[in-house]
Amino acid sequence: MSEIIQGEAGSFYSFLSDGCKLCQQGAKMVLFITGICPKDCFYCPVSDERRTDATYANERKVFTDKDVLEEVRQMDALGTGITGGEPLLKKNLVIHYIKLLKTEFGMKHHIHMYTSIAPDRKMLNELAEAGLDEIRFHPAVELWDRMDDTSYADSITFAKELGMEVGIEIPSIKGAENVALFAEKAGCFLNLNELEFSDTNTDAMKAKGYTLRDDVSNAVIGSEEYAAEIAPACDKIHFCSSSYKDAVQLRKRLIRIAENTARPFDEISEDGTIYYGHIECAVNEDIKTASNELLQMEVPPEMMETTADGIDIAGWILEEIAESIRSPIRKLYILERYPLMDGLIVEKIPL
Ligand SMILES: C[S@@+](CC[C@H](N)C(=O)[O-])C[C@H]1O[C@@H](n2cnc3c(N)ncnc32)[C@H](O)[C@@H]1O
Ligand code: SF4
Repeated sequence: MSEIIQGEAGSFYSFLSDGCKLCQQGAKMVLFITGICPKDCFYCPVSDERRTDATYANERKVFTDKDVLEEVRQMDALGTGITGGEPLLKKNLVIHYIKLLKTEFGMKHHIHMYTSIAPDRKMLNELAEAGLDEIRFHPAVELWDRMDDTSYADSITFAKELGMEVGIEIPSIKGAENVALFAEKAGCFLNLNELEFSDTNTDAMKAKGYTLRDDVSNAVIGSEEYAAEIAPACDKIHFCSSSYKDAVQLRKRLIRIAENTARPFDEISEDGTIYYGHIECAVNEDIKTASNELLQMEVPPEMMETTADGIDIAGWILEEIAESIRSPIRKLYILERYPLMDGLIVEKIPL
């Protein structure tokens, strides 16, 4: 049995796929192909808003290839995770995006994909030829106690023969012990996700007797302990905790985006949000006047930027010169904002 290593925020592993390693750095873009899925997992976390046939790159709804490429560049992604719904309902679109990403960012741009179906050799061959590096199967819970009788064993063998890294990824709940034995026999890795409540699965999860671990997380009581119990059955195992996903991955992705998009005067916080000062001008003509005043005070031009309603400026400079620039038609703030396009303002502190 391989050694189990304790990761951050309750996660643990004896094996991490390349896809997981990049995800842990916050360096994977999430490409959500379609929200449509033929399965009906009681724990399905896909939101009502996403259950349509639309594609998203991270949080951005995409309409063109350019939108997808922009999102990769914005976070300087080193790879992409293809998900859904069931991405293979749109097999041609999946192949199109794999080829696009590999052409644009090189073969080193790592691509993994989740699927709940067991594709045949022909489909796997098309995916491998397009450049798919890693595939993670998610069999329906009803099949977990008879995995040997399903077509997943063949899909796993074919995918391995085609040179892909192959795994199974399921939530950590009762029955997963059978899948751990199957993964071990099939020679693939097993990712167990800590079971989480979401807006769309609450009723079904409560009906099955699952309860929240505490009021600060969405994780279910017992899911983590259960993963620890079955870990010895499988040589290549990874338990991904709910708080790891929220606290670590998301924060690292935000920091990555912030570092890649911050203006010279934006300060990046430990949470990946950005801080800067803002002079809000009630009268449009005052923006020019305020800008001239700042230049006269020898504020370097790269330390400020005019916006639709005023001027963004380094927070520390605005704090220093607040009294000199203050006027009845101006409001001065320090803003904290998510580093995303039109990022949400987290806090607006008046000066
Ligand atoms: C959300 S699915 C998306 C891709 C695809 N629909 C699938 O199911 O494989 C990706 C992974 O999330 C995990 N998952 C699904 N529901 C979950 C839940 N409520 N809590 C934690 N993990 C969950 C499963 O292990 C699944 O492999
Ligand atoms: S396979 Fe994935 S998207 Fe489909 S119902 Fe299950 S969890 Fe939801």
